[in-house]
Order: sequence, then structure tokens, then C-alpha cells
Amino acid sequence: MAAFLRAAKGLGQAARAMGRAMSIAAVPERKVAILGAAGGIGQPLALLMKMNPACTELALYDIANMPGVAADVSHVNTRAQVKAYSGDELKECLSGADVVVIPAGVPRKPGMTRQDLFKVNAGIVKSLVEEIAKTCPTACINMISNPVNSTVPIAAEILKRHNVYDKRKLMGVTTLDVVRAKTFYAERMGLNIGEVDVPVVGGHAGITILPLWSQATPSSEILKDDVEQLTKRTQDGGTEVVQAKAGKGSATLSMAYAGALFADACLRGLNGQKSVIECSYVESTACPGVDYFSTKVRLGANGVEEIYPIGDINEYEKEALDSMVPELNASIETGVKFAAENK
Ligand SMILES: NC(=O)C1=CN([C@@H]2O[C@H](COP(=O)(O)OP(=O)(O)OC[C@H]3O[C@@H](n4cnc5c(N)ncnc54)[C@H](O)[C@@H]3O)[C@@H](O)[C@H]2O)C=CC1
Ligand SMILES: O=C([O-])CC(=O)C(=O)O
Repeated sequence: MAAFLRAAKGLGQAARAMGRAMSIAAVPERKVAILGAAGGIGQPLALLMKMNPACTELALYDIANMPGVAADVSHVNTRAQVKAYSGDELKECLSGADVVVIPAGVPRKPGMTRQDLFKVNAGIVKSLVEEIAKTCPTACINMISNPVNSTVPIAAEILKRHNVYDKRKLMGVTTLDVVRAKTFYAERMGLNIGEVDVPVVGGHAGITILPLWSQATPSSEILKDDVEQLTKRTQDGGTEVVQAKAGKGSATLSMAYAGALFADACLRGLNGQKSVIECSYVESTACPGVDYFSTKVRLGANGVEEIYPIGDINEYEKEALDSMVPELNASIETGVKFAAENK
């Protein structure tokens, strides 16, 4: 992110800084589509992607308020060409997309769980992925819409039905959990936040979010109380924001940051950069008995090129892992069942 924010000061400037031999044409053309782009997440995410020099075409789709937001973002003097799409223009928006980011759908209000969003968001995700399957089946899909634990399996079932499912291209965005874990860990331990890494495994809801403090770097002695407190705060990070916003939605700015980080990682992988590693919720065998699971993955020219195992974990983490499995499986099953019953 820091790299692309710096570079976003102007591609011309960046190209000059890299020497005259390096021309803008050396950056491959990449189209990013954002579905739900006029929403709380969609707007700042659109701005961040407009600032990313790896994005050359930014296609913004929403069912409401799209022209104004797109006109606004389009005035930012960076390379990406911005186009607005609404209503029946989804196909045009998706045509030729390399990365499709989906933050379309309703957010939580206080007292709701992410699973309570299923009824509305499952149908929205289904209709959007149906069009992706027809129009840009090889694009990397970054699923943000909640409940991610179910919307990713829904998307997979729809893509399978269209015979275009490639498990390397479908990714649930769990980056915000990692962003939060890093922030809370650095704060608590007094570490330099820029140097901190904390893998977060599992899914993206409550106890299915499992930060692995035993693998955090730089390593630090964490007292038992801290482990429980930091784990709970990371698991409840979304709820903390929902309560603070008191009925006005859920995390949007930190999510846009996290979504931009993950989309940027996908673009860097597609563009051939080596060792692009992020956590993501994907079809996986990392946790036996669970079909979709988030661990660190390596992103490359074909999307998810490698899924890393959970790795060594301590007793506390093993117990937490065991206790998340039934909830994660129930959410996956709900998504698969919805797709089967809604053809
Ligand atoms: N994966 C994660 O870590 C996170 C996920 N979320 C989820 O992201 C989703 C969006 O959140 P916000 O942006 O805050 O909500 P929002 O309500 O502010 O924006 C959603 C946007 O989606 C649009 N939309 C609805 N149906 C659509 C359709 N069929 N096609 C295109 N656009 C459509 C709406 O018009 C609206 O502009 C929610 O489901 C929320 O729970 C939120 C934060 C973190
Ligand atoms: O909590 C929510 O509803 C939104 C979300 O997924 C998060 O902030 O992690």
C-alpha cells in the first residue's frame, strides 16, 4: 500500500524517478471492476484503486448513485480510466476485467450477526456472480460481501454450474482481520507497526477468526490474559465498529484500505511479482474436514498459486481451531444449500 500510495503521486513522476528507460507502457493494462462501488466501502475503495498505478481501467458498478461517485473519482490525476455503470450495464462493466471486487450488499446494524445478512446478500452475490461466470470467468474475484463464510461457497457453486469454476480465482477477503490483528498486536507490545505480521486463519465471523499470535513477528512474550484479550478484540473488531457507528453501518474505511491491499496483491501477482503473500478464505485442504478456509496464500499469474498450511500452533490455538469448525461448516453448508435451491 505504501508503495502504491507513493507511486500514486503521479505515474509520470514515478516513471521519471525510475529512469527514462522505464515507460508507462511497461505497466501492463489491468481492469479492476468494483461492484457496489457507490457504497460505504465502495467509494473509498474506488479512490484507493484510482490511486494504484497497477490499475489502468476502473469500472464502477452500483444500482444507485454511481454517476456522481464515478465523476468525482475520475478527476483524480492518476492513470486509471474511470467508467460508471448502473442498472443493466453489469455485463459491460465486467467485460475484460482482471480483478472483480464485490462489496455489494447490506451491512450490519447493532445486535446483528454477519449471518443475519445472508437473506439479502446471498441473492445479491448470486446475481452478480452469475454475470461474472458469463462475462469474465477468468477474473480474480475478491469477495467482501458478508457473510464471507457463506458468500464464497455460493459463488463457487454458481461458477461450477457454469463450468467455469477455478478455485485459484475465488478469494474471500479476510485482510481486515489481519490489519486489525497487526494493529492491536503492535499497540499492545509497543512494536513498530510497519514491521509486524500476524497470520489470521479460519473464516471471517466471530470465533471463526483465529489470529495466530504464536506465529506473530517480531515474536513477543504474550501473557495468557493478553492472548485472550487480543484474540477477542480481533474476533469482535467488526462488532466494535458496528456498535460505535450505532446503526450507521459497519467498517468502511478500514475495509476499503484492506480491500485495496488485497486487490493490489492480486494485481501484483498477475503482473508477475514474486512472493506476494496474503491471508485469504479459499477452497482449501489446510484444515481437514472444512472445505473453505483462510490461511496464507501465494498470489501469482493464475490467482492463488499456493495455499500454505496452518503451521505450528500452540494448545490455545488448537482448541480455538477445533471450536470454530462446526460454525464454519454450518456457514459453508448454508451457502452451498442456497445455491442448490436457487437455480
Ligand atoms: N469482508 C469484510 O471484511 C467486510 C465486509 N463487509 C461487508 O461489505 C458489504 C458492504 O458494506 P458497505 O459498503 O458498508 O454497505 P453499503 O450499504 O454502504 O454499500 C453497499 C452498496 O451495495 C450496493 N448494492 C446493493 N445491491 C447491489 C447489486 N445488486 N449490485 C450492485 N450494487 C449493489 C448498494 O447500492 C450500496 O451502494 C456488507 O455486506 C458488509 O457486511 C464490511 C466490512 C468488512
Ligand atoms: O462486522 C461487520 O459486519 C463488517 C465486517 O465484516 C468487519 O468489519 O469485519
